[in-house]
Amino acid sequence: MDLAFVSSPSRNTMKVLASVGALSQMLLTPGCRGHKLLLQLYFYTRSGLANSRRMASSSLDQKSRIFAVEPNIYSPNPFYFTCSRGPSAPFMTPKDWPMLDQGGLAFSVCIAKGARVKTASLHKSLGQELSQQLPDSEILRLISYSPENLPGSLEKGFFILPPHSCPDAQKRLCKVLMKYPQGIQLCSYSKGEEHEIWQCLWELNGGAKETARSRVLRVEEPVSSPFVDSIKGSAMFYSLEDACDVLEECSSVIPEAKEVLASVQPHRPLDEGRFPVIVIEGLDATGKSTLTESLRSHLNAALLKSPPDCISQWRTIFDSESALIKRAYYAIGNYIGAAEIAKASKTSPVIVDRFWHSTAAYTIATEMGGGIHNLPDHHHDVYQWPEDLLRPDLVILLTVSDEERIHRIRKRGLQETKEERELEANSMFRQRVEEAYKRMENPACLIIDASPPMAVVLQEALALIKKHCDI
Ligand SMILES: Nc1ncnc2c1ncn2[C@@H]1O[C@H](COP(=O)(O)OP(=O)(O)O)[C@@H](O)[C@H]1O
Ligand SMILES: Nc1ccn([C@@H]2O[C@H](COP(=O)(O)OP(=O)(O)O)[C@@H](O)[C@H]2O)c(=O)n1
Repeated sequence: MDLAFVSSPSRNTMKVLASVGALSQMLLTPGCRGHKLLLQLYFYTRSGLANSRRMASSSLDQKSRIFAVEPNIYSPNPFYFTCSRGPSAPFMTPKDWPMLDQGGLAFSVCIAKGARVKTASLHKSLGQELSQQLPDSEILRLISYSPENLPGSLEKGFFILPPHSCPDAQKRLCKVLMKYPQGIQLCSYSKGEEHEIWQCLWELNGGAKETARSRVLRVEEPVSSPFVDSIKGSAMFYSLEDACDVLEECSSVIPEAKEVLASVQPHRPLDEGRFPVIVIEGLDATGKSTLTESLRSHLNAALLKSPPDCISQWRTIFDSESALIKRAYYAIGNYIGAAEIAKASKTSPVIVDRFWHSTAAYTIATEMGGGIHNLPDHHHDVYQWPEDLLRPDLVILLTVSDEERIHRIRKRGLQETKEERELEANSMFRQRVEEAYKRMENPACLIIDASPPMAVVLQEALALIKKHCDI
């Protein structure tokens, strides 16, 4: 008997039951008969009826919401579903979710909208804990929203697919969620007798109790991706002010945020010099450091990088934070770097190793799953340069084949960043980063194939600079 198929126990049944402590003891006994019924009874006992009002409203709200799951091994595109009773929407079947076909269960966990820094941190820590506690399950990103007000109603969460060989996944999942008593919504999904899929909504309030059960309906992919709306509100920053707001909000828990904010140049717009600013972009080990160093000496230029030296000592701290805080750090790093660039451009050409395009391309590629067909369309506003950020005169993107890049990383023998390890393991991610780079606009990247020997790459870069800049 699956958790999802157990009907709610009556109050009389509950009276017969012994203490919660005794129940939990039985729960932890593997192979215990009626284990799942007990699991439910246990949750029921602990949760009580205190929040019945809230339950009713959350289940109503639940029914009108759309859920979107990121692309995965079963589905190359995000898949969308709802539980409202639209007249024409077809039911979902295990054909749509083959993982449920053998009587398996899936789960969705949504985090209610709250203060954005707190919600983002909760999302990150919950994601980490789920991966640790359910190492064999596939944990996918999920968003849920109301179709009438997508940005305002957007909630993030996870879609969890435990393997069939993991019958206690639900118990482990509930154990994790019990630690987060507020603002977490759990649903389970299972196949019904007529090949339909059922969603059960669970009340989590010191325990878990089934509160509503509905058939799952398929929803067509919307024209505008809710995943893009989601990154715009949670990891992409198109103004200094917006990024600073996030670091201000988290500065009471991350003291280094204050240090970063203190490095922001207060006077804007910046007073730029007459010399050109040339940015070199590309994946790790495409030859950026090698080329920027050669350009520096050939052009007698200043060489800068983003994030700039004055804040790079705190990089590892921000790298370990939620996407919201991490990307706010890198976004602000670009603005701090811009002040240094503007100053340096008064006396010489300026070469910059990574700038805004890195921040944007990696964010888009990290937050959007699947193949490059899932990226926002060409000319989408996510690819536009922030209005208030110094605009370089030329951006060169270095590209090399996957094999050559990995060969260079190994030869270099330096420590790879976590993202770079992911790049190696996940060529789809690498393709998304590179494609996002190529879609950037105003300024767009000019591409150089950096596979030939260093001297050839340098000559090509010098030719481009001569053509596009006043040097
Ligand atoms: N054109 C090239 N041909 C062969 N090897 C190169 C070339 N450019 C750079 N390398 C080597 O590849 C490695 C990565 O280059 P690097 O400049 O550090 O890349 P990035 O700064 O993009 O991470 C280094 O060992 C470097 O010597
Ligand atoms: N301006 C920048 C620079 C780096 N970054 C982030 O930093 C990572 C690249 O760092 P890295 O240490 O591999 O860079 P390099 O070693 O290539 O200079 C990217 O994955 C981005 O997430 C950014 O977001 N914005």
